[in-house]
Amino acid sequence: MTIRLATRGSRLALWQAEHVAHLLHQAGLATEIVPMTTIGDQVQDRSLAKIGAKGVFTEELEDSLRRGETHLAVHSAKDVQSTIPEDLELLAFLEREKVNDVVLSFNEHLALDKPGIVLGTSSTRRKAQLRRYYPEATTAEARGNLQTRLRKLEEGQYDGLVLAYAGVHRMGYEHLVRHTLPETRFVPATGQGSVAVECAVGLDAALKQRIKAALDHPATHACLLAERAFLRVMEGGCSIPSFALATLGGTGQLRLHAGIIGLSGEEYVDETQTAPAADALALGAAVADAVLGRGGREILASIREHRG
Ligand SMILES: NCc1[nH]cc(CCC(=O)O)c1CC(=O)O
Repeated sequence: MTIRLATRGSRLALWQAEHVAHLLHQAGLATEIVPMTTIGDQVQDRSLAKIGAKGVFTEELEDSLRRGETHLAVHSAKDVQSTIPEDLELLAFLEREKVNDVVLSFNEHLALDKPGIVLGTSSTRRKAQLRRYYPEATTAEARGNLQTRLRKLEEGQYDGLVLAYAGVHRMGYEHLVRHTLPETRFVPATGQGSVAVECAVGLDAALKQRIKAALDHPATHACLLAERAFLRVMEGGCSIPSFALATLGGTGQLRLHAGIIGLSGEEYVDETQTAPAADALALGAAVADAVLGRGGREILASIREHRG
């Protein structure tokens, strides 16, 4: 049997699908990659916050799983909505790579604190974090796939471009990285740097087991469970400037640092808690409750109001 892999058609998405295919081949499974277009790929002139819908990068892939046309959907873990439909499940999370956001530029000496600097990003989280930590910088919209954004950088539409290191690395653009933003301040989005593999609940149980054994990285999985549990309580999607980063220590303790930042970068609530990895879901929920209770609820309300 051939495992059919649903993926978006962008170069980054195809890289991720090919990586999954490679791991499955090593486990003796045959694959076929099935690229498709999502709403998120079609609408490039508006920011994701404005499209608003959940699952803009995942829905078409999920529909193909439901119809049985494909067996697995491969996503950037960051793009997967916090609640998965009941007939589908997240089977595996691939080993996460460096989680940081980075700044790319053709200027080797780009200084982030230089007044008037223009940085490309369409992420509400990155915009707010930049306002907080680099108030002299302004931001400009940067939608589209990584190649499109890089072209805009090359054309001089921005001095620097803020991206997830993971995508930059996968596409081979590391030579343009001028700054690695510290993950303590520029805490990444839930799931950043990992690849999520989704299937229908009804997929053959023995096959599921084989696929999971070939693909899943248990430490990453535990971290992502905690981060995603946080996001579920925050009712976010990628349109809300929340952030969450879990790490797993050698003792099996999960540490979750997560929070929310107001659009102006001024209001900011974060929380760090630890718990055994087996309690990942409770940890995510507890951190979210703490954040909401200490002012996060008001920040969320003002973001929603601002959006209208
Ligand atoms: N929302 C777009 C998106 N989804 C996943 C990645 C990069 C890869 C990753 O974070 O795993 C990106 C681009 C970016 O944020 O720079």
